[in-house]
Amino acid sequence: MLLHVPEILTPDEVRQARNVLARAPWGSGRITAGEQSAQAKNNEQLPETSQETRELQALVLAGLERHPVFFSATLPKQISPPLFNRYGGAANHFGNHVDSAVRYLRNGAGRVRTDISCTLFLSEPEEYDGGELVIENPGSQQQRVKLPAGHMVIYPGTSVHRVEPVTSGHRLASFFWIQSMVRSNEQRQLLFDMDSHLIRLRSTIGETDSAVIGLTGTYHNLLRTWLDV
Ligand SMILES: O=C(O)CCC(=O)C(=O)O
Ligand SMILES: [Fe+2]
Repeated sequence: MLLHVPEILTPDEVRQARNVLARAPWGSGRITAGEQSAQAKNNEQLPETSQETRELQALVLAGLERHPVFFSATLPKQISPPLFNRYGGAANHFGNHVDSAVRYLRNGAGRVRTDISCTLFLSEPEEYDGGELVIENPGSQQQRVKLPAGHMVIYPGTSVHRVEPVTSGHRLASFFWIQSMVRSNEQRQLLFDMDSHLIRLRSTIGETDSAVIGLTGTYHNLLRTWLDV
């Protein structure tokens, strides 16, 4: 499932993040790449442990937590600490790759299986040329994604993807991975569709309609069957 999740951050929060990023200590993006993706990766990144990274992580995680669609779409079990990247100038692209299956958290703090990959855009599309996130889907058309600042795209961790060269300006983003309580993309998609339809039914037919109550029960019973908590 590729999904555009709008307005994770408010315009004010985006401004706040941009102020922090403007004074942050950027370094090579290769530090967190696996062997294959290090060959393909040519961008900049904030060190995982800098004060600025921590400040921005709290902002992003709070945005995810309060978002009405994020939980239903991802059913998160674990979220890897958000990281921050920049493309532009000499470090301006990330060639085709698949993200590593596991992210090891710092200081032996555990592991995250990368079921879902996320990019939260922090630059407006008109601030740079190029820089589309291109996601290849076996058997169907590739998708080219470039979203307003504060908006996020989520896509299966299994996808081959790349970031096209940024030919003018700079592209800032946050990126991270989610281990979902529902490992299968297909099952997670079905659950998200069902929950989205149910939300619409509740607002049209009402919370107390017996079929709405019954279907809500079916949704939770399906969750109980497929969930790994
Ligand atoms: O910058 C992006 O949108 C994606 C970054 C990426 O693919 C990665 O860090 O693995
Ligand atoms: Fe990636």
